Amino acid sequence: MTESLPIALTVAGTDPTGGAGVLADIKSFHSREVYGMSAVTSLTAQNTMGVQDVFNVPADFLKAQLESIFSDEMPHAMKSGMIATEEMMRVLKKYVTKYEMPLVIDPVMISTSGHNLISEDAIDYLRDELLPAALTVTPNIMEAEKLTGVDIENEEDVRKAAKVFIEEIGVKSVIIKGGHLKGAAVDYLFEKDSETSLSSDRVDTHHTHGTGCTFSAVITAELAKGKTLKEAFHTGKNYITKAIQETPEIGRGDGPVNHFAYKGEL
Ligand SMILES: Nc1ncnc2c1ncn2[C@@H]1O[C@H](COP(=O)(O)OP(=O)(O)O)[C@@H](O)[C@H]1O
Ligand SMILES: Cc1ncc(COP(=O)(O)O)c(N)n1
Repeated sequence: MTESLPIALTVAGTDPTGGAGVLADIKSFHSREVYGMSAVTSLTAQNTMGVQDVFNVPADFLKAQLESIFSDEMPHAMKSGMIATEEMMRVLKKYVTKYEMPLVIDPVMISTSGHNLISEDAIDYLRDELLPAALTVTPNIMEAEKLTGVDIENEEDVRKAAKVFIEEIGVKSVIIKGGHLKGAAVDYLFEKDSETSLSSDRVDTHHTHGTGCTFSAVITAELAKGKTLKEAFHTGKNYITKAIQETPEIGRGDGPVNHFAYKGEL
């Protein structure tokens, strides 16, 4: 008999070159020794140079995939990434409110290459209906600005945005990623009564395709193991820092990170 594995589910879009979305999530789960499952929201035709095309899966078919999963085996944690339409978000909401498990929402809006990955009218639904269902939400600076209406240039602004997330939007916690601010790469975890920030030297690279996906997937994997959010945040930060420091130089554009680089305790 083998011991049962923790299971993590990602609900996200695909990137055929494997740097972002579902493939990045599954690689991240796997490298943390967590069994990965996925329900695909959109098929994208993209590579390290940009997004060439997007095909959104019909909402009913997202439902069919989630039904296949939840009628068979319960994941221990789940994350969502690219969810392009309100119809798909409505489907997801039914499952995340029916089944209780840690949910990490990465509110993906625009790819590193600048392509819009969410329809404008889905953003309101995301903010008002989905975010409050999450254990944590992991916006980058631009996504935090869009969701809170706060312009963010420094740490004080990050705090203002976090206050809006927690007091007005009603999220349980938020991790605001500072990858796009100046200076060191600092990420902030705000829970109701505590604030934790983790800093790393900024790596001078443009190979950051899929960093947000990978970071939130590692956090989800750790939550699936029963780790606390603070522990998961620490592992996510250490993992992504190593993964960016040792990028594999794949592709002709802004390349992916290295899912083998981090060797920390499992
Ligand atoms: N150049 C960099 N050097 C070190 N860490 C980085 C760098 N760019 C991003 N990060 C880290 O990668 C993670 C993803 O951050 P960010 O780039 O802000 O999000 P997104 O990929 O969603 O745009 C965060 O932990 C951030 O601190
Ligand atoms: C399917 C999919 N999901 C998410 C992202 C965002 O990732 P990044 O902002 O790191 O390019 C992406 N490019 N593609």
